[in-house]
Amino acid sequence: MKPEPIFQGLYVPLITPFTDDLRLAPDALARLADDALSAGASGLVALGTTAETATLTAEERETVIRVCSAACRAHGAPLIVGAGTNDTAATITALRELAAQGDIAAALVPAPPYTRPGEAGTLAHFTALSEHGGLPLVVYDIPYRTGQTLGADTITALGRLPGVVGIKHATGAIDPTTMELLGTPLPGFAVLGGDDVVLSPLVAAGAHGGIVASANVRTADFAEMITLWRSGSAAPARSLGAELARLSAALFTEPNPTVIKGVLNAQNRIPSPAVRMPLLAASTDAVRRAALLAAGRD
Ligand SMILES: O=C(O)C1=N[C@H](C(=O)O)C[C@H](O)C1
Repeated sequence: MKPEPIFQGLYVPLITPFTDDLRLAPDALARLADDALSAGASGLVALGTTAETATLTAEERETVIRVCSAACRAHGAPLIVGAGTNDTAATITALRELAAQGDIAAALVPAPPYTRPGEAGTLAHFTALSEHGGLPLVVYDIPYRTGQTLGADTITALGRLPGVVGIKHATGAIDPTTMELLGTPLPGFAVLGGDDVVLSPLVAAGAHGGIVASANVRTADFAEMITLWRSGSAAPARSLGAELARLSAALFTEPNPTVIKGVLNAQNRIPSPAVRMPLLAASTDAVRRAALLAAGRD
């Protein structure tokens, strides 16, 4: 039987800072990584959707992993790395390469995007990754990006695979499948919220923590909100959760991570709000509204 879930608390999927001319800014990334862990994050996620991974070169992806890994090592914190495509064999190769680095705690792997292989195909995909990838897996359930929904029975079957240690639950709702998942916890299987605006009620209902892009800003408050719920302090957790949900809603008014980068740039934490196409920089209005909430003002 698997032990307690190894992933609990807040994991920050870091943005990838660029310069105005769209070059990677590794020093700014190193500062963000250190800030997040110093502010109480349990660990980091490199190369999530929030990192604009689709537009990074192989060399840039290596740099991002190296920078995040150094920060995690310095703080004794786990690093989760985003990986996975709609090609099972290629995903196994990518996982083995990550596993060979020796300091990556797990890979965050979406249900195969775009192909829509069905739930049986998705289970077969993760079974193969679990058997041959060589790295613990966090299943990324995000049907609005992948096109593949997963029911409670499939999630339970995934959670029973020996190499699967958790799920990032980002289905856009707290629905009957969510409640089934949280009502019958699997040993050693972490449920981590991935829909920023509903993170607070999800943790209130029993999730172990979250992987939320909004926590690139107000990291300490997101970490505290999770701790408050998990230690049974409902009243302050509810109030902080409502405040952070307003912030998340503002950060997601335009495609992620454009507003977050705008806010971090306004706070002088990254050199530029620039994003790579097909993303376009966030509007001034969206950034202004979110920046006020990021500073703790409505
Ligand atoms: O990169 C991530 O991890 C996240 N990506 C989601 C998305 O952009 O859809 C949002 C979530 O907060 C974390």
